[in-house]
Amino acid sequence: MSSGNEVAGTGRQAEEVFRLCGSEKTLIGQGLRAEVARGAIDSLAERVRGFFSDRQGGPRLVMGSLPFDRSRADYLFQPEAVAMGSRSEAGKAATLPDAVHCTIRPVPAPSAYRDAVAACLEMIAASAGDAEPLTKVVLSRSLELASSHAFDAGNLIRALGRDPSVTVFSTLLPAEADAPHPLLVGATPELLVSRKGAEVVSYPLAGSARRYGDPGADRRSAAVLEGSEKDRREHQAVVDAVFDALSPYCSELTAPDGTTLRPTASMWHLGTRIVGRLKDTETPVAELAGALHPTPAVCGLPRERAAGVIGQLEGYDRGFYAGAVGWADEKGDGEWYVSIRSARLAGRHATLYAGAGIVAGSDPAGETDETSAKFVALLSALGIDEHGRPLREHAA
Ligand SMILES: C=C(O[C@@H]1C=C(C(=O)O)C=C[C@H]1O)C(=O)O
Repeated sequence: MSSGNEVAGTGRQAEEVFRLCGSEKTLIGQGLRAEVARGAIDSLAERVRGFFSDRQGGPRLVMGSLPFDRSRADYLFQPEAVAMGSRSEAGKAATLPDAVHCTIRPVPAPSAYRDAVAACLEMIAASAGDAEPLTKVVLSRSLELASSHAFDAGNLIRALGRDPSVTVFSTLLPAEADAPHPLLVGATPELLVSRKGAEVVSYPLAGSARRYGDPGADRRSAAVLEGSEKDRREHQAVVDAVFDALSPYCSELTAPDGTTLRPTASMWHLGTRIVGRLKDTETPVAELAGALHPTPAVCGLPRERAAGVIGQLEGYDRGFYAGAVGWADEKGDGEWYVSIRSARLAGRHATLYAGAGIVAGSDPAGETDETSAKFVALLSALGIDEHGRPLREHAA
């Protein structure tokens, strides 16, 4: 099997092909040097290892994204060059694009999403007596944007970077037919897994509430989330799944701070930072990502059954949304973030995605509102509301 393709004559030598901008550092990939042989997640670690053993030149790391569906092909590449930037630059230069002429089509319509949540709740209830009942399904919906101008990824990245609590990312997606490569751009609060030497970290989130400009309303929203039995249950299912997936690889695995509130600029979340030490430091980050993805934070429980319900009820293809975006180096270190709060940009078209975890006790209208709240980060960085109208602060 070939370990990948040399990318010749694409004119992408100096172009930014990847950016991952966390609180401490920004990793930038410039130019597309070679693509890693594409395949499903089960062979990811082997393909990454093969890539480095077959090729000598270029930076000793690959970057890119994994799709939501474990059986579909990922897209990883080696850049021509790697640069490190700083977060403050990103925030300072923020300018908002002119997105005044933008139409938005919700897919599915919010009413159809509510119906899907109701259907999902019936499936959860009906499975209660099964040997492995369906306990959680994350259902998402999308917004299809058509703008009068091509979407400017650089502007969007800078605007998203104003929220210091998220990791802003941008990565090239595989090219389709004769069209240029689309991009996946987003601002995720959720770490799937990182590995640095023997230390492994995962920071799952589940359980969400909208934030408000009014401090009293904002505090009340957080307090309701912290006190919600439904959200605690939804969160614990994800934490248990992360422990189950990582424990075979780790000699120690703990959640030192327990479950805490994790705010972004627009959302409150319940989060649990999980830290482990590898038994065998030869275990690469790609293998850990393969063991974890997709966690019940973006899929559900049991995993296969929930993925089947998602395919049946969502009615569209998630592609690289709710997958992972990140990098892996030759030593096996790397960082992979859950690719939520994201948009696929292709010229004048963008598709935004947001999902919510459905468990017994979920309310269809409440979950629909939660997805609307999750669109706010991307929409406000684009300067528009959910109907495509310019936000008041940016309107002429
Ligand atoms: C699926 C998304 O978010 C996930 C779902 C959450 C929830 O259901 O509470 C919280 C954080 C994320 O793990 C999304 O933002 O699209």
